[in-house]
Amino acid sequence: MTWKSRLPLIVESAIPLSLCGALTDHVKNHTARPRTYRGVIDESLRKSEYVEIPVHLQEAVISHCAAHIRSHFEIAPKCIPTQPAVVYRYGPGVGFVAHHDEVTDIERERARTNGQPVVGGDLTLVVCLNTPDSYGGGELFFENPAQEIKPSCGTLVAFPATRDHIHGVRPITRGERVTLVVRVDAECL
Ligand SMILES: O=C(O)CCC(=O)C(=O)O
Ligand SMILES: [Fe+2]
Repeated sequence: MTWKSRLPLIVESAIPLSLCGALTDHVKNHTARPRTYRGVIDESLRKSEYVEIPVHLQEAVISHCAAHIRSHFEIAPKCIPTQPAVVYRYGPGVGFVAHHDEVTDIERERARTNGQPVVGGDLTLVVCLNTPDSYGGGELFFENPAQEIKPSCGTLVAFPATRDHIHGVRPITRGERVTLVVRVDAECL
């Protein structure tokens, strides 16, 4: 079994609250922009805004997650410095439909003109930045095997960015859901 067929890794309190706070502060001081799905803004498929995160905060997050990732996936996470981590803010409405995180050619092509970052890489790290009681709905779901999670602030959820790992975000019914998404490459140990 290769590392890419492993189940998602879930680690509570992987990120210290102080780092969650630094990320949240960054977001508060920057204008959020609507996020695309397959290169197009379509709120019936994905309703979230994003803010790009500076590389030093991205590296801090990766260093807190590295040991967990090594032991679960048996690979080392490698920062992709040219590619910004993003914080997503989801308000009430459609969350994010079921999808996979493998970058497609159509997304790459549309990114040449839509001003949006292409978020590629081998492994997706999702870190929850607010508490689950601050929003209704918004569960992160996986399809195979079926799993629905609503993690606490500072929890890491990591999974391979392949077509097999179909996932999405249930519609937010109240409040705001805030997550950080960092993509890393995998280095063999
Ligand atoms: O916000 C989340 O929990 C997941 C986001 C996601 O699936 C993605 O950016 O590809
Ligand atoms: Fe995704």
